Amino acid sequence: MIEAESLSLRYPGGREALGDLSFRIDAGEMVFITGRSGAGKSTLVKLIANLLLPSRGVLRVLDCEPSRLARRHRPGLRRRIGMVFQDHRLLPSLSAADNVALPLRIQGAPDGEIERRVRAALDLVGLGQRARALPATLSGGEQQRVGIARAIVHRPPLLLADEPTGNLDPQLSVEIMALFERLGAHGTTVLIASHDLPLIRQMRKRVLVLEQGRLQEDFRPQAEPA
Ligand SMILES: Nc1ncnc2c1ncn2[C@@H]1O[C@H](COP(=O)(O)OP(=O)(O)OP(=O)(O)O)[C@@H](O)[C@H]1O
Repeated sequence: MIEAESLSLRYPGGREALGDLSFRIDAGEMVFITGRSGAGKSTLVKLIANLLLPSRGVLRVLDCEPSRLARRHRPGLRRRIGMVFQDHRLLPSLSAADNVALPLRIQGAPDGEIERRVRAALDLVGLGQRARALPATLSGGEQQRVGIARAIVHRPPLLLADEPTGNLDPQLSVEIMALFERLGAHGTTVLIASHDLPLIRQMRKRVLVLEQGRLQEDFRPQAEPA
């Protein structure tokens, strides 16, 4: 699903933000990327999202190698990746349902299918009753859930989230994580960049720890003793 071999990224004029990362993530895994501020978490997410290209090394995402992909095929790969951001980036003049519908409209899906899928995505995040609400009338957590519904409405096999609970209280953060876990159970590969260590520990999933752009640890929590 995702394979990195000696992956490195240097920003133009900057120092190396990621160096020599090698790891593999299988389909259906839920994995956290953590590390201190500046460790390279967002950079890794952007590489996997195909928003940046590696300076060295190899990255394969969904059986494609973005750096070898012709420019015209890049949007096709991006469409197979759902993205959730900390600041959810909803369009303020559109209702929750219309925000969620955007990826399907861009794909040119028929109206009936859009309506059905948008309803299913909003139900999944527990916002079926707020479909007509404008973002400004929703709480921060509800807006974040609309952002998640928008990221999954076109059923991407890969979901990337960059600090998705950064602005949420602990209870809501746990609920959002439970939602990601449910998506994982349906076969979506979920990759979450987060510095919220207590929350990550609680989830008991695989964790990639970055330190100054290097992969310092790659561990899975042990099963609870019987
Ligand atoms: N557009 C850019 N141009 C130059 N350097 C950058 C750019 N974006 C990030 N960097 C540098 O790359 C390194 C990694 O940044 P990145 O944003 O990936 O870290 P992070 O772990 O996500 O940090 P945070 O938790 O603070 O968001 C940092 O040293 C940062 O200053």
